[in-house]
Amino acid sequence: MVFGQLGGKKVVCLQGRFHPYEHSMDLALCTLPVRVMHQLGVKVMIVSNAAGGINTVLRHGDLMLIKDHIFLPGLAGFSPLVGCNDPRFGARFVSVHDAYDKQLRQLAIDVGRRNNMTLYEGVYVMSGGPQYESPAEVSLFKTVGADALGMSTCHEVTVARQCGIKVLGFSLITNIANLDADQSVEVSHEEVLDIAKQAGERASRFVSDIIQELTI
Ligand SMILES: O=P(O)(O)O[C@@H]1C[C@H](O)[C@@H](CO)O1
Ligand code: HPA
Repeated sequence: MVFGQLGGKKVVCLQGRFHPYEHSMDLALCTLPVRVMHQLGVKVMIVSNAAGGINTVLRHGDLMLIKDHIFLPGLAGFSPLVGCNDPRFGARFVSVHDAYDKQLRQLAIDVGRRNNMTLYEGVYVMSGGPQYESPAEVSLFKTVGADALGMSTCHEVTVARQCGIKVLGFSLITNIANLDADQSVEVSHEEVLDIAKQAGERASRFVSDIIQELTI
C-alpha cells in the first residue's frame, strides 16, 4: 500500500492485487486488502484491470467503464463472503444491484468527455483463470451479455460493497478475445503487459482527474 494525497484527498494505492488463481481460489484471503482499506476509512475504491474485449466495438487500448459484472467463480460458490461473517464488515447477505456506483460512473463519463476520451460502458465477466478462455467459452460469455473478460476484480468489488465502499471500475482492453476457433489467435500475457504499459500514463491521468473531482 502506498499512502499519499491527491487533489486534497487522502489516497491509498495498492501496488498489486492477489488473484484467486495464485492462492488456490481462497477469495477471502485475496480480498484482505479491501477489508484493511475499509478499516482505514476508505469510502471509494477505484479498481482497474486488464481484460480481453468481447464486444466487437472494443479495440486494443480502449478503456471500458464497468457498468456491471458477472462473477463466475462467485456463482460457482467461490465467493469471498462464504464462511463466518464478521459484522464489522457488513451484512451476511449482500446486495450487489448497484455494484458500480451510478454517480461515480457519470463523473468518469464527464471527465472522459472533457478529455476527448472514447469511453465505453459494459459488463465485465470474471473467469477463474489462469488459462485464457477458449473461443467457445468466450462465445458463451458473449451470449450472456459480457463485453469484456478477465480474472480479477469481482471478488474485490463484492467485499467493497459488503463494507459499504462505493466502487468505480474500468477495464483496459489489452487483447481481443477469440470467438471463433477457426480464426483464433494466441493470447499472451506479454501482449497484455505491453498494451497495459502503453496505456498506463493515460489511464493514471484519467484516474487522478476523477479523484480531483470526487465530492464524496
Ligand atoms: O489483475 P488483472 O485482472 O488486471 O490481470 C489480468 C488477468 C490476469 O491476471 C492477467 C492475464 O494476462 O492479466
Ligand atoms: N482473458 C482473461 N483475462 C485477461 C484477458 C483475457 O482475454 N486479457 C487480459 N486479462
